[in-house]
Amino acid sequence: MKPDDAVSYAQVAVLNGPAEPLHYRIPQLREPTARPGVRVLVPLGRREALGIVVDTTPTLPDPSLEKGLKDLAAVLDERPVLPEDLLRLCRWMATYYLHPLPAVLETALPPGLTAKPAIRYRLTDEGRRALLGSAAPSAGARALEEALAASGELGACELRDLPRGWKAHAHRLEEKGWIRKEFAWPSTQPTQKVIRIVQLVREPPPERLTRSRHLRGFVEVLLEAGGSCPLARIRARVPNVHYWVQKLTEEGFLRVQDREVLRESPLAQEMPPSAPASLTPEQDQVVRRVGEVLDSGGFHPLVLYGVTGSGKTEVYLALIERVLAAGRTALVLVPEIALSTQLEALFRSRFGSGLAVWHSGLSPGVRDDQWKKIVRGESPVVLGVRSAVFSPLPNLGLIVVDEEHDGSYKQEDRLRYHARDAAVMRARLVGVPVVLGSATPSLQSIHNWRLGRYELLRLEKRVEERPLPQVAVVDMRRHRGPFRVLSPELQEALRETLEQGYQAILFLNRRGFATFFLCRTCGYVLQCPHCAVSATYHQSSDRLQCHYCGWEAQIPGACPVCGKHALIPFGFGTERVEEEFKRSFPHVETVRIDRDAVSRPGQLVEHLNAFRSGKARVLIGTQMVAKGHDFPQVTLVGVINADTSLQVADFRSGETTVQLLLQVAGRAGRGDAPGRVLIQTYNPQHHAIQAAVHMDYLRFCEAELTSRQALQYPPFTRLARLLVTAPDPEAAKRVAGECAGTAEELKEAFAADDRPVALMGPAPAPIHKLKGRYRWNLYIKAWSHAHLQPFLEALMAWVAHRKLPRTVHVAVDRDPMSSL
Ligand SMILES: Nc1ncnc2c1ncn2[C@@H]1O[C@H](COP(=O)(O)OP(=O)(O)OP(=O)(O)O)[C@@H](O)[C@H]1O
Ligand SMILES: [Zn+2]
Repeated sequence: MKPDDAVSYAQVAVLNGPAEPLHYRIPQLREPTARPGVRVLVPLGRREALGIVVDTTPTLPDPSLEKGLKDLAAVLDERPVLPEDLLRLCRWMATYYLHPLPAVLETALPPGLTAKPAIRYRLTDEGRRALLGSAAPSAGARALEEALAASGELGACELRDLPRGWKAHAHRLEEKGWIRKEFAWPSTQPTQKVIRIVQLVREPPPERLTRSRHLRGFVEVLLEAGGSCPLARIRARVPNVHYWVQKLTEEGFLRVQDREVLRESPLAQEMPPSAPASLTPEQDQVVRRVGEVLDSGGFHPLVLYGVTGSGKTEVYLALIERVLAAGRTALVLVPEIALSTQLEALFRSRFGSGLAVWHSGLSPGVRDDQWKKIVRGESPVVLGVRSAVFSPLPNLGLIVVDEEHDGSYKQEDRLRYHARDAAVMRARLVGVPVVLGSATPSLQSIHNWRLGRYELLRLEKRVEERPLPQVAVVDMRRHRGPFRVLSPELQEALRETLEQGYQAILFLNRRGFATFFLCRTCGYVLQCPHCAVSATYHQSSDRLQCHYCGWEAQIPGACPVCGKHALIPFGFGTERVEEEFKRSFPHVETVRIDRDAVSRPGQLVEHLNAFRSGKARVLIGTQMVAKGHDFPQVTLVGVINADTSLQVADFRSGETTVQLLLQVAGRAGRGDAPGRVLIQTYNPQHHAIQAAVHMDYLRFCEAELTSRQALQYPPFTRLARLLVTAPDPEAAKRVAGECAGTAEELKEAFAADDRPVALMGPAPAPIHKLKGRYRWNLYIKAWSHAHLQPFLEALMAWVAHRKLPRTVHVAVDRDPMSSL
């Protein structure tokens, strides 16, 4: 029976169900208890759905709910898959990002845990005896018993389409302990791996051992292994092993146990353990300070502002050691899978199997198992990308967000959350410190520091007195033709670097060969038919590709508009950079890292290793190579076109440009030889470019914050974007207009209440068509969260009430990072 008789009702967030949790009665069953965070099956209409218990209560909040209340159909977990602090985080996210709680929970859980299992029934021994000759009370009950009987000695049966009454009967049988429910997961659920361990309980008497050579062999293997080992190991040396296992078990000499083997990241190999570096005085000071914060306990946000190559990673590792020594766990977020794979080896060498990793490159099965490992407390350290913020670490002691400024932390579809902000909120909910590390902290974090909300810690020097690289600008307005890709200055620098035996990185934040195809006669630019963007030409496949939806096609022979044979490629991406480089340096081995060149994580590791080992001398890549990487032999970084991110019409384009440039520049000179950086640009005087040249990030931040304040942009205001999309352009426009009308009325009401809110738009989004849907933006600005939250809630309540056509979507993008 239930251990806690007071709990009788469960509030369940039903996956793919309504946005609000539903109430269910907790039946008195011999099965796992329904408590917050466990998965359940619930009746919903005529189907059975998977849900997560978000709360349990002894009474209903409103007694009138009792009528029509249904029972939970089954409780699926012995212990919560979502611990309490994560549930609270998910609730906060549902509110803050105005997203249905079930959808938030689905984002938080690994794919395998949100699949719905089928229920099977298995007769117990007692049930088998008792059911013989029983008089079933109804047709349904009879059918049930017949089906059970037909399921055979070991079989379990899945029941469907039985006459009415069978369910109630199954209930009764279950309460009596005559049948047991089992769950069969869909076949997509990767099968679990189990190894059989045999353990010697006591040694068989010596005279028996001398009698049988096989038995002796059997026992010897076990003794060599210290008393227990996997059965497979004995099987390799002793014939007829099953006979011995059965016999010895029966006689009480042996115990057999099945142990579940959790699947690991493909990179998880035994790494030779590595000792921590002895910290530099600066690092030591930071570790001490955070140590004090850890000791005094409680929520405490810190910004670790350390220049590139200052050894922030070593600081994180030292802090994690402290946290582990105190018996607690640590979560480390990185923005990209490329970084996670680089750090994985280092982390593994420090924490061994105590490390769990989390990123999209892992198969669903591995992710399920990493999750289990974390939930069970077997992995006190988690390293992962964005969604690792949901790692169910028990007893969390510290959160680290590396490269906290990075835009990849923001998810740009469905639940549009920012993992750094979610991490800060989680630290707050749990009451632990959070360290936001970066060589270029976000303006928001700098702002929070200036307001005294965050503590700032600095690492101003690179380790081992290494100098920061020298940065110079190449004014591309002077160059024509092929020099537009690799200027003579950059070619010369490459030549010098390679002659000296060092390595170089060429960075361009665009993949493909040509960024667009233009008709020289009529000016038409070939576009993706589903998105309002130009199609990129990829030479390797000799095809056009849309970088937004994946559409691909052959290049038409003639212009689809004027029919002339005058289509020519324009603009360039990494593929073209590689080709130009090969033209000038035909014998130098290169490796390219972008989403085309590395489609699987294994490839990414191969390419990174090819460069790290020195086999490849030049690395050409997109932002995947820009941050975090530590290649000591790189002394030259060439930025092919610094202007790509300046051209984006967004108030953050200056900030992101400086960050990107300083980050990629920071890859140079991390070893014994000093580094240098050449930035090719058509805007040499732009303040963002100048800030990168002078490596003066804080001064840039001061200037940028002053201008943001003047223009009343974030972080001085709170911004949200309402994104209306529909396959029909008119419908998108109309609904955007209606939303704006309602927002206008709300704004009046809020103003009367002294809660000012400003509206901008509606306007077609910069990419006004994406994946076949037309898009409109409406921006909402407020001067405080306390004003913006109720405004958005009221607006979305209106949207929900309005019952839009199914094809029209209205999404809220809170703290938008992209205006596209
Ligand atoms: N105390 C130390 N003694 C010697 N070497 C160190 C020490 N700390 C770090 N290093 C080395 O310095 C290099 C740079 O460190 P790391 O990659 O952590 O820099 P970072 O601050 O994360 O830079 P970025 O912001 O560019 O990622 C690494 O090769 C690391 O092994
Ligand atoms: Zn497209």
